[in-house]
Amino acid sequence: NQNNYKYSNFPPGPKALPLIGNLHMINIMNPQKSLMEMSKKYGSVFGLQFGMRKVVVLCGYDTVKDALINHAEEFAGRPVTALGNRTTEGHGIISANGENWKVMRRFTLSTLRDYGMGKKSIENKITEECECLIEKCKTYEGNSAHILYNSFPSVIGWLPGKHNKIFENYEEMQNFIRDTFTRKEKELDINNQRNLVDAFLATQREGKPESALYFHNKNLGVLVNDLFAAGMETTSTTLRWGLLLMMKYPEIQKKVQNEIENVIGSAQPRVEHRREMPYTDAVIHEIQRFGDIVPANLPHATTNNITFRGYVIPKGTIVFPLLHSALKDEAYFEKPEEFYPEHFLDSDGKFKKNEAFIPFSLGKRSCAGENLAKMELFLFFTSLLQNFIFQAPPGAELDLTPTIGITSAPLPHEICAIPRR
Ligand code: HEM
Repeated sequence: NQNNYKYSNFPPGPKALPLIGNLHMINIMNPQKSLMEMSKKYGSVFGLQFGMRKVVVLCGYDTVKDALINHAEEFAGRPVTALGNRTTEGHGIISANGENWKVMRRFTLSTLRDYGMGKKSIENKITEECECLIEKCKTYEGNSAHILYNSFPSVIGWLPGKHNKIFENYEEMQNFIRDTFTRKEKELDINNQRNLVDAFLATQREGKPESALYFHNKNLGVLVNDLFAAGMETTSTTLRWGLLLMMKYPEIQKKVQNEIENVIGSAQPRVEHRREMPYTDAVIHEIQRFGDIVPANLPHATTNNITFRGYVIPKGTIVFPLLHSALKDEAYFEKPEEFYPEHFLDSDGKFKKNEAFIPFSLGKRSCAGENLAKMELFLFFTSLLQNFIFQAPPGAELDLTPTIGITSAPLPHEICAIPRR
């Protein structure tokens, strides 16, 4: 049978049940843990079945890097899913493939560079926004419905329930984006572009063949939605981890504050201060490593039939290059389960890089907002700690258990922010 032939020499894995595959073997409260345990048994490249779909999981920094760097093109796809077909329809950047993805990614990277970097004003904007952002971005509940929908679209699509709310929310967000951002054509001044939407509309008006093919309003709507989705919750969740960890480890907080005092004093924090602040830099890296906020990574898909580490993976297979397995890789980090800023410091207290630090993933699909995110994290974190001492309310328990979802957030905690000046 053709299917058996296609999957001969597929990466090994646990036996799949009819219909549900291996879904029952994933502990929904801690999916990373289930996957890491499977990798102990089946190796760093193993196969699973989610419902009717074959999935490959990549574990450990070496394997993740081998795939995303040495086989970059073959692992650079995104799965075509039933959910995606009804929402983004392959537009935008995050879930796009092929030429549309390439054009949108190129546009996004160059525009973020032009507007995000090298302009003083963005630093002031970031500092202004910091307080509101933390307040507003609370995590969503119930994140596992999409796995079920993508595994059994034909059945679940007919049932009423939470998954239908996803489509309503998506529609509402698209309407909001259209009304707020993309209906700005009248205000557009080609010679005085204010932001990414203006840059998109300007390219649309160039009238080149590419403009009509890719720079249409549907792509703009989904792209803006993608940037919201990818940029807001990630940065705020990382900062929430940061505050929780500073409350948990007051002596580390104090050391950061001493460095802020020595280097910045009461001036406005600037990105250029970072070079002189190895301890703070190490603490922010460790917050991202420990917080491990996109543990399973976003799903990738193979763009061709490939042979990887002796296994055959057919085109279109879903692949999870687990970031969790790199950020907690004991071959690269001395105390993977602990919050230990010394992971990023040498014996002289200088900042020390670690190549397995890949919270933004690697390769052609890696985070398009990495530089912006790093700038935001540094400025938010230092201005908050410059202004406040963060403490748990008396008697409160600080629990470092993460919540479950595509992003892994800290549990809600009450925070006492005591002004320092
Ligand atoms: C702490 C903050 C952030 C973290 C940890 C983070 C992490 C990630 C990760 C893990 C991916 C998936 C990479 C892959 O599939 O291999 C991703 C993709 C992406 N991120 Fe971020 N991100 C952050 C902030 C941002 C910001 C601020 C923006 C933009 C404004 C952004 C834009 C994107 C986009 C557009 C993609 C999709 C790239 C593609 O499919 O080609 N991210 N990010």
